[in-house]
Amino acid sequence: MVSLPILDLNLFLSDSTENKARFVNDLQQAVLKYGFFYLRDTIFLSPELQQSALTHAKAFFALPIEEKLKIQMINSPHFRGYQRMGAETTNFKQDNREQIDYGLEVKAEHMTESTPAYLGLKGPNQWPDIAGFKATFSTYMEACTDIAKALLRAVALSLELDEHYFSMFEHEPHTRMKVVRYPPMGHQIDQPKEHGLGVGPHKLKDYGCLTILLQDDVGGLQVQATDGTWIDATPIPGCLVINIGEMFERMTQKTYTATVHRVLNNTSGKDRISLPVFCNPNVATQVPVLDIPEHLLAQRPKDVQSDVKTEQLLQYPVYGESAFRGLSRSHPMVANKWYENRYGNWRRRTQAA
Ligand SMILES: O=C(O)CCC(=O)C(=O)O
Ligand SMILES: [Fe+2]
Repeated sequence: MVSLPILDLNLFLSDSTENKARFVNDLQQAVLKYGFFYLRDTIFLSPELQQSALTHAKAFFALPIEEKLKIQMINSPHFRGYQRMGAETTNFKQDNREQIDYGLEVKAEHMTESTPAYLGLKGPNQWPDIAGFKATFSTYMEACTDIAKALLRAVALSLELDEHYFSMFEHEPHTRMKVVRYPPMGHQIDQPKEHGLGVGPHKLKDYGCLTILLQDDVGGLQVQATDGTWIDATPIPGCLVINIGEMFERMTQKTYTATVHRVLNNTSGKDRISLPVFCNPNVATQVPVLDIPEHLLAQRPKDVQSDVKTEQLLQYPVYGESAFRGLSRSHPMVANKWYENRYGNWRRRTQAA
């Protein structure tokens, strides 16, 4: 059975030039072939922080629904907060998961009619009344942002760019995360929704640079291989799962592509908890189209069989445009409450819907 490659971040961070080069080469091949890999990290995200994040997530999902709804996403023009089972859609179908969305907190912009809607993504989070919750997930997002910085140095080298090329993405990055619960199939309350999946086949939810995912031991994430078959991203203790976001498709002229993935609701009878962190640049970033060496262009994935059609792709020249459109498709009620779409352009509403 095919499984995704495992990379060890310690090799890249070591003093050995050989180890670093090996990591960069392995990363390049993993990204070209799968767009996904496992990452062993023992520096940025301690096992204690991982455990604490999973424990706090479970504590939140155990709350009564009225408590959870106090922080629901519809309250937030920044698309942050709780979404109950079935509230999020993928490709216009309801997902069978509940979740809270967070982002690194930066000051909200003063929005006027002429401000691009994506600046409205900046702002505060909504936190539940659980001791240590805010501190845990704030630290967690910072730690993943540091992993992304290290990985982007390796990605730059793998594209034969200066190692620090992507440091231009480090100013007020639009890092976002989800705290997710997938119910098992057949649960009395949580019946599977239309497509019968935890989250349907997609890549446009991963519209930025990299996604860094911690999952518990239940499993359910699947990655679509170029021949259209599904590879299980089975949980491996001590490993995160990394995937390349859509922004890289534009930057690399589709040399590094975002791979379609989905989550099955499992039959083990157990909930699955996952914590995907979406590592992105500042919302106002102009996305560069890079010069890619010929030998890499020649290795672009060909004849890809995919459950996601190309017209769904979000690859705008300004990163924030892709992010806003991705979020407004996943959360149409939130978008329509706070923003209006005028001839294809979203603008903040002057009056609440
Ligand atoms: O929960 C997972 O394993 C993956 C979630 C995911 O792909 C997403 O939210 O974009
Ligand atoms: Fe995803």
